[in-house]
Amino acid sequence: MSYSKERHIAELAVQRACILTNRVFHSRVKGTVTKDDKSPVTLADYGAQALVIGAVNKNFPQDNIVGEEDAEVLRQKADVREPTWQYVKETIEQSQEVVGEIGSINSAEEMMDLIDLGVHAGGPTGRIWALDPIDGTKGFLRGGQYAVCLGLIVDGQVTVGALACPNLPVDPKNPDGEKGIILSAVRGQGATLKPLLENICADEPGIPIKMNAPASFADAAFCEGVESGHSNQGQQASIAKKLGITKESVRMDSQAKYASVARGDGDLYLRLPTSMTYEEKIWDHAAGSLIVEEAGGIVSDVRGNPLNFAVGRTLKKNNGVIAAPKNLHAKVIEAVKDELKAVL
Ligand SMILES: Nc1ncnc2c1ncn2[C@@H]1O[C@H](COP(=O)(O)O)[C@@H](OP(=O)(O)O)[C@H]1O
Ligand SMILES: [Mg+2]
Ligand SMILES: [Mg+2]
Ligand SMILES: [Mg+2]
Repeated sequence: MSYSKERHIAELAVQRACILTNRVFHSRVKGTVTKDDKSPVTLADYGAQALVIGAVNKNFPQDNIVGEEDAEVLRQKADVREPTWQYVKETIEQSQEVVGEIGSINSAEEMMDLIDLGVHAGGPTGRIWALDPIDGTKGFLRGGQYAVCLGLIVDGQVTVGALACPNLPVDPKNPDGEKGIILSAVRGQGATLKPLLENICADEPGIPIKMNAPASFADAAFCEGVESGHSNQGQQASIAKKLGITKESVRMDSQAKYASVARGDGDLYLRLPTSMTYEEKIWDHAAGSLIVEEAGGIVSDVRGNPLNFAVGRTLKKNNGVIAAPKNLHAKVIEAVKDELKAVL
């Protein structure tokens, strides 16, 4: 199968969602609510989830969806529901040219029902879309990096991925220039990048991307998260030292790290667990890991095992994530195993 329709719809869906997230980003009121696990969610997360699920459901109504958010707060709190609905409505009005392809939403009720289609349990069979409507919500709130991330898992294997990164520069050599890129991939067909345009129906083909293949760690740069609670930065620094990496790490939120490594603006992504009981979520890794693999890299857990997307909503068979160029991956895993020998 070519999966060209899936890729096209996924690209349009994450692109339209970014119209909404951008608007919320530039507004004062973000409607931040703290979830049970103490993490933040905003009305942009809810709005983006409704828009993306609307697009998936219109085109692939038989498919299952694992989305990060649910509509419980919106059903209870009119002061979150109403502004979310306003943003969703305005975004649809602003993107009439793609409504034929990725659909409309006609009421706040329909918006909440769409959000709640993301409750699937995941698993080893069938077609399952994994959606992170805003990955890096903390980054989004502080004006850092964030991403809208959508992956299609077919019989347990990530097969299609689209990643929209509104705050990454189009040209990494000009970090203060134009911002916003969209990356996508189909397994076996490579990964591409294009600018995230405001005119989302101008469907230009993406440019193929390839990861760097640095000859040695002395030339390599590594990416890690901003949040010290999400990965163990102390151990990451120690591994970098063991490997002979001399460049300072680049810290950024969200799957923008996978995007940066895939496009060659960085070489390694280290995500060492802060606790061996934390289960990474499939929506935090589906799209990004496929894009890195299709750009020529290897993505694994800290033991060097492939990420297993076939066991539910989380990657419960894995701990942490390591993304690296093919020629360096085995050496990184050696250093990681040495660093973590007390817990592995
Ligand atoms: N203890 C933890 N360890 C690893 N990841 C965690 C974590 N707590 C939260 N996260 C995840 O880290 C994601 C952000 O990744 P990063 O730190 O690379 O920016 C969050 O996604 P959301 O922002 O979508 O909730 C959340 O799912
Ligand atoms: Mg979250
Ligand atoms: Mg996330
Ligand atoms: Mg999220």
